[in-house]
Amino acid sequence: MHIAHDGLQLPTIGFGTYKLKGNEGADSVAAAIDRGYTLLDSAFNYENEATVAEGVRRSGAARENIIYTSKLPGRHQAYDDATVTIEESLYRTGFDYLDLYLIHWPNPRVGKYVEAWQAMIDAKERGLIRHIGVCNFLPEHLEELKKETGVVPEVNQVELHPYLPQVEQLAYGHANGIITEAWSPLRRGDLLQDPVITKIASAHDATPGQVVLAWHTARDVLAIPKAFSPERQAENLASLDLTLEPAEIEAITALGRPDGRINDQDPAVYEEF
Ligand SMILES: NC(=O)C1=CN([C@@H]2O[C@H](COP(=O)(O)OP(=O)(O)OC[C@H]3O[C@@H](n4cnc5c(N)ncnc54)[C@H](OP(=O)(O)O)[C@@H]3O)[C@@H](O)[C@H]2O)C=CC1
Ligand SMILES: O=C(O)C(=O)[C@@H](O)[C@H](O)C(=O)CO
Repeated sequence: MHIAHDGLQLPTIGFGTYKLKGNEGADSVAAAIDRGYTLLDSAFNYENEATVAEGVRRSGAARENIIYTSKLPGRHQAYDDATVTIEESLYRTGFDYLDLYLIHWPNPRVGKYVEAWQAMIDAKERGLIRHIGVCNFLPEHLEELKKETGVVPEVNQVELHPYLPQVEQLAYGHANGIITEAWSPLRRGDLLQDPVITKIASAHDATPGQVVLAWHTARDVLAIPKAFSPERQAENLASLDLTLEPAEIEAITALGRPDGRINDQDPAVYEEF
């Protein structure tokens, strides 16, 4: 479990949904919920907010047991536009409220993330969204939100995996009560052959994916792995049964490299609309 500065409690691990769409996507989301996932990560830009909500309905899970997340795209950060976009996200799901809404990227050169944040604070007041946070915000962007609005995000979702361990960013989150979520926690599968990881997996009779997810959990990071099949969904969830030794955690963290980002998306300069 992860706890934010205001007492928000989120589960240890969540479920990513990027690229899960349509009938198959809804079945995959429903299967994930049946396996035990409760936190679902969607986005306006994934064009699957309705699919993920359909997956919730197909699962038969009680709405109050689900933490449904979506995100505000860069092109809709102006205050009025952000307000309408939050309403649109909500209507796409057919729910009465969304549990968590995040600014998707800061796009600092555009300079509108503070007004987007104010729109989210106000939408929260109206009960449309229950909790608010950001993605890809560097400490300087988070400081700006605090200075301008006095409201600190509950969550910051950033690229984080063994090739990009984000040591300083994670320390900032811990110091400020901001839950750090890891996007692409498995680096989209392309580090699972790394010999450091496969050796640790053999030692524990676990899979490489489980080792990487256990590393996230040990560092108090909320990973949101995406997996289409129920088998992989269960495999990833079972990482919760795996405890790594401190030396193993250190060895995985030491895999970090300056060019570790998947697509060189440095939030200081990268812009996504
Ligand atoms: N805020 C942001 O800017 C961003 C947010 N995100 C969020 O983060 C989520 C997770 O990141 P994502 O980019 O999907 O990448 P992940 O690191 O979660 O990797 C997903 C890939 O790994 C495969 N996979 C899953 N589990 C295993 C396993 N145990 N062994 C081997 N392969 C496995 C999946 O295949 P298969 O599905 O076929 O099983 C898929 O191809 C996204 O779905 C999205 O919700 C992602 C990018 C940016
Ligand atoms: O998946 C997301 O949330 C994104 O922000 C993507 O655009 C991600 O940055 C990506 O897949 C880029 O190739």
